[in-house]
Amino acid sequence: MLPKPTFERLKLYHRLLLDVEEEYISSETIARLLKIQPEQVRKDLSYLKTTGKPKVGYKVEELKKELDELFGIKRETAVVIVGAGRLGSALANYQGFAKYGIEIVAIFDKDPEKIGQFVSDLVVLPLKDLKRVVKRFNVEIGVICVPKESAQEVANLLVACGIKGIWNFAPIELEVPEDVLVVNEDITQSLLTLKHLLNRRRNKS
Ligand SMILES: NC(=O)c1ccc[n+]([C@@H]2O[C@H](COP(=O)([O-])OP(=O)(O)OC[C@H]3O[C@@H](n4cnc5c(N)ncnc54)[C@H](O)[C@@H]3O)[C@@H](O)[C@H]2O)c1
Repeated sequence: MLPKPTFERLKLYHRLLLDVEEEYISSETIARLLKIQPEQVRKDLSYLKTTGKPKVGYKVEELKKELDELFGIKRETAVVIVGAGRLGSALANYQGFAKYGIEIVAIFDKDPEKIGQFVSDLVVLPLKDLKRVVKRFNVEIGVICVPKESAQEVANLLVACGIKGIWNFAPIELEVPEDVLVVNEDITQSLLTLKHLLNRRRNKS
């Protein structure tokens, strides 16, 4: 079992490797680019099967392949978004998910004015189509981009349609059955952390 901090850093290495075109990369280079210690990089990578060559480093393709497998990236994961407002539309327009094997297959809304409109290359669908789409595309993840007052109702609907993973942007704790995983995304909290750290630094100087 990988320690959680190692798992988190492996995600950073994976993201970094997406942009590397050289055949080999050393632990020193990874460490320098991510501003961590080379020993830490070597320790993290020692959990993998890929081994580095002295003075040359790790074969980038091998490392990428192993990390792809670790994160299940080669397996396409179908995702639906519920809520075609500002945030839902921004996520649907983001092209960066594809390289992680994530495909947004549909976006839903309850507003009749939005249904039938295009968001990126997806037509906004009514909620009555959710079950059919989840089944047809074998959708695993639902993204909640509705106001917090509607989020639980939408979560219930996603669960009833067979969704096992929810990425929740609404600022509310959702109640879901045990076999459903929820990851809450709170952008404001991250910004508050940054604000707090800046304040602390200011107060010290
Ligand atoms: N906009 C941001 O940058 C941002 C950042 C962090 C978190 N959030 C959170 O994300 C959520 C969405 O924010 P937004 O700014 O995109 O809101 P928005 O008002 O622009 O869009 C919400 C959409 O949800 C739809 N909707 C409402 N109830 C629904 C239901 N029961 N079923 C289906 N669709 C429904 C609305 O018709 C609307 O299109 C909110 O909970 C908000 O707090 C937003």
